[in-house]
Amino acid sequence: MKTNSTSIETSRIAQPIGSALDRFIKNNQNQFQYASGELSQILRDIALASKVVNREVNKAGLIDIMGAVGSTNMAGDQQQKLDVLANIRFTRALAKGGEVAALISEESETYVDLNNDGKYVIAIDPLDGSSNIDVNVSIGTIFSVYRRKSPAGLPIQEEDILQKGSEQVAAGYILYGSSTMLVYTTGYGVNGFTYEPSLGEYFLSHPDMQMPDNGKIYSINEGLSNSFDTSVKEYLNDCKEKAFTARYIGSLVADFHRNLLKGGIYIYPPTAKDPKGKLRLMYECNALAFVAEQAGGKASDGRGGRILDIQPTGLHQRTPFFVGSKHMVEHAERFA
Ligand SMILES: O=P(O)(O)OC[C@H]1O[C@](O)(COP(=O)(O)O)[C@@H](O)[C@@H]1O
Ligand SMILES: [Mg+2]
Ligand SMILES: [Mg+2]
Repeated sequence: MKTNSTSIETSRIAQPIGSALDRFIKNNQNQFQYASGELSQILRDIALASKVVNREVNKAGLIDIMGAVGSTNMAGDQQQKLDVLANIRFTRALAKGGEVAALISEESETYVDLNNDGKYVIAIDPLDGSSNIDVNVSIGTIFSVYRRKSPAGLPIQEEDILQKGSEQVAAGYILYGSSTMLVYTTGYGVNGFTYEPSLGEYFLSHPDMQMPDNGKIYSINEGLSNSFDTSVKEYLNDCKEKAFTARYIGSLVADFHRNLLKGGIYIYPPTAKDPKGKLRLMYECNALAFVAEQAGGKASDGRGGRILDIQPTGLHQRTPFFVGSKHMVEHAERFA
């Protein structure tokens, strides 16, 4: 298995810009240790469900999917109609394929059994950036793919569900922005695909994405700064002394994507409201940490703890999240 390290240069298969996602998946399938087409099918199913969600996101103002449904999820957040709808779309697509044994979702208290014969476990944030749905600001979907540890056919075990991020075999996100993009890794670098609605297909637009080692953008909700640790406050002062640019969309996927392209750091530190940070390890941080590392960036808890090495103990556990350009994350950690 290719670990989450940089010894992958030799195995990247160059693909011309404009390659259709389907072809790209097929051409790269043999890189994967368990190459039998199942992981490829899972990536296709995620892409398919994202096209349906994209269609609904694009006309959100016209159809009755704005606003809350009146229930709350595990995080105590008001569930938005689009949260629930996206959760249904991805669950259905992944259940139909047959490759997925269980699904962990932000919108479900416990994991959902899909197919006992499935060899994979998926963790998903069906709709990220829910507070931005009704105001037409970029939102996303985040996903992680794991191979189950217990033999297929048996009921799913805890060891299949609570896996470290370093065990991911694939991860990525969909960004529903001015254009819709799918960005993912299978441990062989990061590639980005742009959706062409009139053809109903994703095409390779950002091959072999590399996160700049350094940047001048910091993303953090400064409105909460009164309850930040001194170390975070000092790091922010350092950014301001250097006249860095503050950018915060409030959708993790969108803030992460900008920093992936331009260089920068996104921080969600411990706060009075969320002493362990707000973001969830299993379906937000692990996936973006894998993508960041595969693109040459870094992801930690702000104190030198690698996100991908955290052993999960709960489906909805939170962690402080410092992710972005390698030198910026390392510099932020020095203040801790
Ligand atoms: O409003 P805050 O506290 O800054 O939090 C914003 C963060 O919360 C999130 O919206 C949490 O994700 P969900 O929308 O999936 O719950 C992130 O996308 C975003 O970065
Ligand atoms: Mg989220
Ligand atoms: Mg969400």
